[in-house]
Order: sequence, then C-alpha cells, then structure tokens
Amino acid sequence: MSEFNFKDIIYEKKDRIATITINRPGRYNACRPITIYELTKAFIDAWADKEIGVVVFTGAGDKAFCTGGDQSIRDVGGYKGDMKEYRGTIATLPLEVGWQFVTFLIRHIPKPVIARVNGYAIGGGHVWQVNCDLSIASETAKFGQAGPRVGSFDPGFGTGDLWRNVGLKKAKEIWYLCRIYTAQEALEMGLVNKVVPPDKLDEEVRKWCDELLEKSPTALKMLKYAFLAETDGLGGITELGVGGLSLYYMSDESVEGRNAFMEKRMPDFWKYYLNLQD
Ligand SMILES: CC(C)(COP(=O)(O)OP(=O)(O)OC[C@H]1O[C@@H](n2cnc3c(N)ncnc32)[C@H](O)[C@@H]1OP(=O)(O)O)[C@@H](O)C(=O)NCCC(=O)NCCSC(=O)CCC(=O)c1ccccc1C(=O)O
Repeated sequence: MSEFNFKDIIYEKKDRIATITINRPGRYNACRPITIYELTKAFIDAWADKEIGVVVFTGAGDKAFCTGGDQSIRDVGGYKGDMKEYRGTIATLPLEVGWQFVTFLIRHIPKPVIARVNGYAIGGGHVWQVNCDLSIASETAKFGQAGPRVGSFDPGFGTGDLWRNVGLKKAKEIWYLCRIYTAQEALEMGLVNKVVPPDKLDEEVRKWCDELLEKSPTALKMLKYAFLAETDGLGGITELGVGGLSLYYMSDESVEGRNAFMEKRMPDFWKYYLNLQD
C-alpha cells in the first residue's frame, strides 16, 4: 500500500524494488502537471528509502511507456493546470518541480533506474527512457521524438544523452525527422539493452533487478555518479565528489576533525598520513 494517494501514477515498493507507473493509458501515458508532481514525489521517496535498491519506471497498459506531454491540455506557453500550484509544496527541492526536474531525479537518484518500455516511448517519454540507466523493451515497443512535428524540442539531456547512446548523426536523424523505430531497431542502435516478447517483459525486468540487487550499492552509486561527472560538468563532478565525501565522513580520520573541534583541542591527523592510500 502506498501512503501517497496518487491520481496519475501507481507507486509500489516490494522486494527492494520501487516501481513507478504512469497510469494514464487512455492518453498513452502522456503527462500533465499533476503527473509530473506525483512522479517527483515518488522518485524522491525512492531516493530516500534505504530499503530500495532499484527503481523500475514504466507505463500502464500495453500501448505506451509514455508519449511525453499531454497535447490535449497544451496551451500557449505551457500546459494547463499550471505547475505553480505545486511549486513550493515539496521542501528542499533544488530545482522547480517540472519536467526537467523529473529528468534530474532519474539521472541523479543514486540507484539504477530501469525503463520497462511496454509500448510507445515518444517525445518527452522517449527522452526519459534514454535518461534511465538501463532499458528493457517489449518487442511491441516503439521509439521516437516528436518535437519538430508538434512544435516542441528538448534541449540538453534530451539531445545530449541521446547522441551519447546512438551517435551524433543518428541522434540528429531521430530528432529532425521524427520517425518511429521498432524495438529491434532500437536495440541495434544501442537505445535499449534488451528486447523480449511482451509476455516475458516482467520476468526479464525482474531478472535484471535481482542481478543489480546482488551488487555493491556503493559501487553502483559511485559508477552512476562517475557517468554523470563526464556528462554533467561541475554538477556531475560534485555528485561524484559528495559520494566520496559521505564515505570520508564515516572514517575515523574525518570523525577526529569533528571531535577535536568539539573538544576544543588540535586535531591529531598524524596517523592518517600513514594510512593514506595511493
Ligand atoms: C504515440 C503516437 C505515435 C501513437 O499513434 P497511434 O498509434 O496512431 O495512436 P493515436 O490514435 O495517435 O493515439 C491513441 C490515443 O492516445 C492519445 N495520445 C497519444 N499521445 C498523446 C499525447 N502525447 N497527448 C495527448 N494524447 C495523446 C491520442 O490522442 C489518442 O486518443 P483518442 O482519444 O483515441 O483520440 C501518437 O499518438 C503521437 O504522436 N502522440 C503525440 C506524441 C507527442 O507529440 N508528444 C509530445 C512531445 S513534446 C513533450 O513531450 C514535452 C513535454 C513537456 O515538456 C512537459 C509535459 C508536461 C508538463 C510540463 C512539460 C514542460 O514543458 O515542462
């Protein structure tokens, strides 16, 4: 049972796996502002929950993973149901709640995120599947960007992460032409990790989750941040560095600094020079 009472998403936690499902199958799991707000809350919860080791991100039904923003409520300058009503309702957010903040959470949550691609991954929905750490797709899934066709584009992680996956020419083809690609084509161009028949999708996703859960969580977190260091400039290097800092805080050496301050004496760091690793 979830304590959140979400309207647009289903959030489940079981066996150390958090599953976040966009639940608007009638709209091919397109998102409106409240969907974004609920996704934000779910990803933050999965981030903070020490019992959770892997996140699975998916869409309800068998037609779509996510088809981006809900075009039926798109207005001049943005989407109806303004984000303003949700801003400021989640304490300590470093960015405004919005599409890009969900992207930030997928890319920065210190646990692997698997996209379970059960159908169309189009527009912003495709960007998110690219941003996930790993993608497992049904043979019936379809992939593509829609921006230039519907009057939108996603600069930054929507373009940068895509070209790192498939190469620059292919990424430009995907964005400029807005073609739709099959799951097999997606596999061949490195957009997804594995394609399976639709009735084997859950089994395969579970297998990948179980394999990840056997691995060292700190190593996985530091690897995720090492990838960010390359793509996210100083922000990425900070994530990697702060991951190291949290390990340092657990050391006797770091605690000696804090204790010396509290005991109003000089710290004795000498023995730690002897332990310094190359
Ligand atoms: C996915 C398609 C290619 C599927 O085509 P097809 O198989 O022919 O099915 P359809 O009959 O077209 O669709 C079935 C049914 O679903 C509805 N639907 C599908 N996609 C959407 C959608 N995105 N929005 C609303 N409704 C959708 C469709 O209308 C049909 O309903 P009926 O009632 O049966 O008629 C094709 O559907 C397609 O191309 N879809 C549109 C994809 C698209 O343009 N996506 C948007 C790209 S831009 C983006 O994602 C940015 C988002 C964003 O930034 C944002 C979002 C939300 C809040 C804030 C922001 C922000 O700006 O920060």
